[in-house]
Amino acid sequence: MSVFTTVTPDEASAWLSQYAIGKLVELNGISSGIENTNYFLTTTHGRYVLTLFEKLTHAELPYFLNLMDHLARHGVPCPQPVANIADSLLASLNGKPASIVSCLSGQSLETPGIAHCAQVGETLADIHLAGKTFPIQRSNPRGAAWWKATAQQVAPFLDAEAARLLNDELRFQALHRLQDLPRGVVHADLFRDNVLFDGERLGGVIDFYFACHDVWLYDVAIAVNDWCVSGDGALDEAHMLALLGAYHAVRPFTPIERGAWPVMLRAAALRFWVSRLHDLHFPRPGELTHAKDPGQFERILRQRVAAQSQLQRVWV
Ligand SMILES: Nc1ncnc2c1ncn2[C@@H]1O[C@H](COP(=O)(O)OP(=O)(O)OP(=O)(O)O)[C@@H](O)[C@H]1O
Ligand SMILES: N[C@@H](CCO)C(=O)O
Repeated sequence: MSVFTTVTPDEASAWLSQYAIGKLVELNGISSGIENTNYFLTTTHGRYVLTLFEKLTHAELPYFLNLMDHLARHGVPCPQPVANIADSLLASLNGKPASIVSCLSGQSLETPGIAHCAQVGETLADIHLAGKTFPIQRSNPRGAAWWKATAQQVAPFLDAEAARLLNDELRFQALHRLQDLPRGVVHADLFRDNVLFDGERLGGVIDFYFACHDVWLYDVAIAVNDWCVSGDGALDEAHMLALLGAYHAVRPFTPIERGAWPVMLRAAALRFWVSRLHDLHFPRPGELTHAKDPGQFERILRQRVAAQSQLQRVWV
């Protein structure tokens, strides 16, 4: 249940006087999501999502809200933050930083098809291109330095085989830091639960709270590792080619990106294996136990290591 901070209809009504979006009609808590408190908020002007941020601070949030504002202005289907009458995208409600964003249509998919993967690839390329003029840069808090430090914390919980895989991959990635790859704004968490589909049409991308400035191809690899896999973590080639092909049609991959593809898939698998291990073994105090299975990304990493040379050949 992801209403960590309760907002009553009376509190929401009073708070809405800071906005020019009409009067409260309905307020419904959203049960999915594990980071923030989210409500569907219906007013006399329309339907919105109200978020109370449980961990991100007033200092951190302008990056994300301004980024969504920037992308939405460029036509990317993502939540459009609503400014209040003081012209701020960020306010406070019940002691938490809070914002209102537009409500997108659709539901997330568990088993996407080829056409869905293509739309994800196209939209990810749109995000990368539209992000080129975003003036703020945020370094990746889950980058290589974080993997290394966090791997040391989680290693004692691993059996010998998994510990060896983790060590080997950290060493491999350290030897393959590809500084010349094109970079810019990345979503950095474009999993299936962060894309809404309205029937067959992509309704929007949500949850930009890991967004940062990093390698674009890494962002593509994160998406492929979640959208284009079968149960054992192996890549579904048709899904992958659909995603890559649609991305490439909007922002063509460079030769150096083609060469870096297998390394990026491994890096993206390592990042989520480590973060899931960390969330499992070091839950934050008071956190609900929603830890996702680290084993899935251990399997994905093993698959990508085994398929390294074959992946070099699979390309759009
Ligand atoms: N702008 C939006 N439009 C429509 N639905 C939204 C929007 N934002 C969030 N939702 C709905 O709320 C749910 C929870 O949102 P979200 O995934 O951002 O949760 P969270 O707790 O903030 O993050 P996390 O995914 O990390 O748990 C989504 O699955 C989606 O159904
Ligand atoms: N998408 C991440 C969760 C953090 O948003 C995962 O599946 O591990």
